[in-house]
Amino acid sequence: MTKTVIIGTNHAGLAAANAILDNSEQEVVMIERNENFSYLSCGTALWVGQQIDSVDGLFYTNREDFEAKGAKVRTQTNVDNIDFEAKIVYATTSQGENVTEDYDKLVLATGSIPISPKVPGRELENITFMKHYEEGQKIDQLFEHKDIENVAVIGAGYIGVEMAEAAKRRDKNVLLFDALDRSLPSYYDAWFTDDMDKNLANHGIELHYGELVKEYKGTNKVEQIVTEKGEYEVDLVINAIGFLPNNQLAKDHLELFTNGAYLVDRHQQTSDPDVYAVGDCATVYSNALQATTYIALASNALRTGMVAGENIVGNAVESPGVQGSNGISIFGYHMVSTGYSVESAAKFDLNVKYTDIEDTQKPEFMKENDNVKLRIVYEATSRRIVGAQMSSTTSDISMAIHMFSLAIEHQVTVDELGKLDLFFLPHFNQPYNYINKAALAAE
Ligand SMILES: Cc1cc2nc3c(=O)[nH]c(=O)nc-3n(C[C@H](O)[C@H](O)[C@H](O)COP(=O)(O)OP(=O)(O)OC[C@H]3O[C@@H](n4cnc5c(N)ncnc54)[C@H](O)[C@@H]3O)c2cc1C
Ligand SMILES: NC(=O)C1=CN([C@@H]2O[C@H](COP(=O)(O)OP(=O)(O)OC[C@H]3O[C@@H](n4cnc5c(N)ncnc54)[C@H](O)[C@@H]3O)[C@@H](O)[C@H]2O)C=CC1
Repeated sequence: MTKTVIIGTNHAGLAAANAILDNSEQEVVMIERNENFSYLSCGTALWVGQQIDSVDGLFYTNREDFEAKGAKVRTQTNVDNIDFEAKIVYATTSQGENVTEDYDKLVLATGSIPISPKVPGRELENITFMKHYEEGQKIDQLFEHKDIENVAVIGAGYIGVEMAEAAKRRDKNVLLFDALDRSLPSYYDAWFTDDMDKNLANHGIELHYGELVKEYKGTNKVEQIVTEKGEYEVDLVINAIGFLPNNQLAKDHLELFTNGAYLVDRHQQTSDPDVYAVGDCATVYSNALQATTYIALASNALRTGMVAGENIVGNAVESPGVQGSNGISIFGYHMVSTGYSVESAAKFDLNVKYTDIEDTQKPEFMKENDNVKLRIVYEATSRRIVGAQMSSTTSDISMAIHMFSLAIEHQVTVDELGKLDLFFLPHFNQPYNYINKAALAAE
């Protein structure tokens, strides 16, 4: 019987385990260095910002669920080394016991590691990342302290903006830094982030964009941060300047992508046919780019885990690829995007055009109504859609971005959306939907 060892049991590893256990009688061993698994870090800001009552709901499964399906689960066990020739995994438990597991198939689901700004003073206390549950706990506890008044968040990407909101909701003075000149620069064009930045500033968050941190100062705990533009008193620093794939175990054995992620095909198979890689440690196939790339998202982790698991049990399933669809909701202002923005498309040498619309969600006669902004990004020559961004105070826009995700996957052109059948009911939208209108206006 095939024996699969899965290293890392967060979203990607769990999805792979489920796919194998639900579709076969195969032997599965799951190895995880943490005590808990399935932590939805996506809910951290809601938890520490006290928008939800408890952290408990952020764990969606536990070891017993997998043991009940027949898996052997080893938590608090760190994999130190893999012998890819002999097909043996070497690990150490938190008690210092050495354990080995042989395998027929191996799934690497070791995720990602937050990038550390390489500046002096980074070892001081009260400087943290926000990735694991334990870091969320630490931040939550520090927010309770009255003497933690000034919180600096470094990086105005997804984690940074969400944590800035959470800190503000806990009545802290919040300073948000980014090397670039606006928030969320990887996901949205300035037409959208200008509104988000106004939203953040209106809620009292101090924005320090285009400002690189040069040093953290303090005796034991961090007390100041120094940038090229000034020096600021801080009691807590949250670093959120992006992730790198965690490739420690197999970087010398497997083919890697430019950023170090394990290079996989559309079966999630690496350059070693018995080794699969899933989630944040692996590449994905981008339908917008029509090429392999790297996008760290829980949604990608789940899907890539499923694909690997199904292939291991013998169903030759191909990944449909991804669009990197994502969303953010800050102080009631929602933004969603899929594929590439105009600015990010340029970085990947995609020659694009775009069409914009700003409209109300529903007909003007409706009493409750919201403004909606939409940008559709399409390839200049083929006119296939390669991205869309939307923002509004209504969360109703989220379903529209799913449609754009499908459109990108299936290479729909912008012109095909002009007369697309989108239903009309005043409670939801206008007789001629803003998606149709934007598409018809495309040059
Ligand atoms: C604060 C925050 C908010 C986020 N919000 C969203 C969101 O809203 N939407 C979204 O789609 N994504 C979000 N993400 C990204 C998402 O959490 C990641 O893409 C996702 O966790 C990737 O899952 P993974 O299983 O591939 O890797 P990880 O979650 O990184 O898990 C890897 C696991 O491998 C284990 N491991 C690593 N090395 C070893 C070893 N040598 N031995 C044993 N175990 C090992 C680790 O302990 C870990 O449990 C967020 C991330 C953060 C930090
Ligand atoms: N809602 C969602 O879908 C969420 C997704 N995630 C995912 O988790 C991953 C990690 O998130 P983030 O860490 O927020 O990464 P990110 O890539 O979203 O943002 C990093 C930010 O840091 C900035 N930066 C880089 N180096 C810097 C430096 N030296 N000094 C100051 N700023 C610097 C960048 O300009 C960028 O704005 C991402 O892949 C993200 O998509 C995280 C949270 C929520």
